[in-house]
Amino acid sequence: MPGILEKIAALEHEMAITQKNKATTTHLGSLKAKLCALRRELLNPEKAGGKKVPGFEVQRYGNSRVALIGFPSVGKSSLLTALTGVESEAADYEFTTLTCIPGVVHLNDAKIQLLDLPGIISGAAQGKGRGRQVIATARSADMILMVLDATKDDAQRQMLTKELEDVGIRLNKQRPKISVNRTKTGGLKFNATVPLSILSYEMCHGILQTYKIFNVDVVIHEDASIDDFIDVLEESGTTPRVYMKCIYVYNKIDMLSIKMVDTLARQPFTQVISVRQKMNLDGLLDRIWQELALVRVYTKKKGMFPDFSDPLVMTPQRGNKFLTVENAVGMLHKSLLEEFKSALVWGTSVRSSPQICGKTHELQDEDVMQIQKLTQAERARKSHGKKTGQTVAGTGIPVDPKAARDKKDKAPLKT
Ligand SMILES: Nc1nc2c(ncn2[C@@H]2O[C@H](COP(=O)(O)OP(=O)(O)OP(=O)(O)O)[C@@H](O)[C@H]2O)c(=O)[nH]1
Ligand SMILES: [K+]
Ligand SMILES: [Mg+2]
Repeated sequence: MPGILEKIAALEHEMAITQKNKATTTHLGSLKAKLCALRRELLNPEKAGGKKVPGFEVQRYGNSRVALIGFPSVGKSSLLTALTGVESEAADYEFTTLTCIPGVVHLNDAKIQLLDLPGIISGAAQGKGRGRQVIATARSADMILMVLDATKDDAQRQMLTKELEDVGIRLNKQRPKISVNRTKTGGLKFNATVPLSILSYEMCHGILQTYKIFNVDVVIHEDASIDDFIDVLEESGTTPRVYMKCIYVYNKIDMLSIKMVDTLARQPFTQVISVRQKMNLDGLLDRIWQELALVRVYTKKKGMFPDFSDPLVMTPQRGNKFLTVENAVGMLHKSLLEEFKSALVWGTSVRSSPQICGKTHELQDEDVMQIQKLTQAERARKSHGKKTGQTVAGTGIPVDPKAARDKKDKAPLKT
């Protein structure tokens, strides 16, 4: 019996020799789905018999996690040391780093955990080297810095991207706009809201058979590819797709001509640096900040200055896309939500500062928030479900006219 790796190789070979035309696309779609199933099996540690390797289980710390991924000796450890001050051994031989080394960058009041990892080589996803552990750590990150050697050719970038794609990591890409809803009966219902150039009823039918999904409503909202469709089907599987920001970091530009550096720097999501010459490290930090798009919310107590040293930091990458007042209050303390009446918000998310906001209000970076709690009587009224007159948007709680008249709360924010 051939092993999983042989089966994968055989499928990849079959796909490579199959001519790509209208008649074969459905067949190719099924092959892709099968390939995906094998990779899933390989990555599932219990089935693949994989063991946890010590030195990789690093505790999450700070507001975001950024992983350094790259081939051996591109300068990952040198970069970690330069940005965080944590000594990670750097040397001119490959595989100097064998475990995961964490460091912390303090960036605009937020703490960013940076992870230095062993170099990965082609075939990492299939378990070569420490590839599988490195990639599992990468999956846990909010962002990837793909560190590349600017003096080498660009095949490294494509190979690494493929390695990451093989384990379900999608770089700088949004989740495909496809909805798939299982039904009890009725077979496949297939609809598209835009013209499709690749996907068709037959093709999706074939792929769904591989997944043993027979009764389902599929609606396609963009001109998606076969891979996009499979990505959505894999969502409920063992390796759901993760959509992550990636910055391509070309290191060692001290070895290149200015013209070559300029060409590299013009690519999207790219930063060029030299750790050795300390070139553009600030530019890289700015870019990390920009791409993480963290939202800092400063809290203040009534009549007091806001606490500018310790903001609540919310991470859009971690799923809570809607950075609402409710999320922010929940981060302070879950029990506060019970007592929550409304929030006074100063900043760019409101028309006039301060504004009385309900739980669903979406906050923006550098907003200031002051929580107004329910009084005993209001809590009692809330639990009895009595509603009278004007309510605070999103809460269903009556606006207290006395509080609204409170001059102190309306006073501009002290700066
Ligand atoms: N010219 C030049 N060399 C650099 C630069 N940054 C790092 N190096 C050198 O590149 C070599 C490898 O650096 P490391 O930091 O060990 O690279 P790594 O990616 O961590 O390597 P592994 O842990 O083995 O995967 C060392 O000899 C560094 O001194 C740079 O900006 N320019
Ligand atoms: K090295
Ligand atoms: Mg290293």
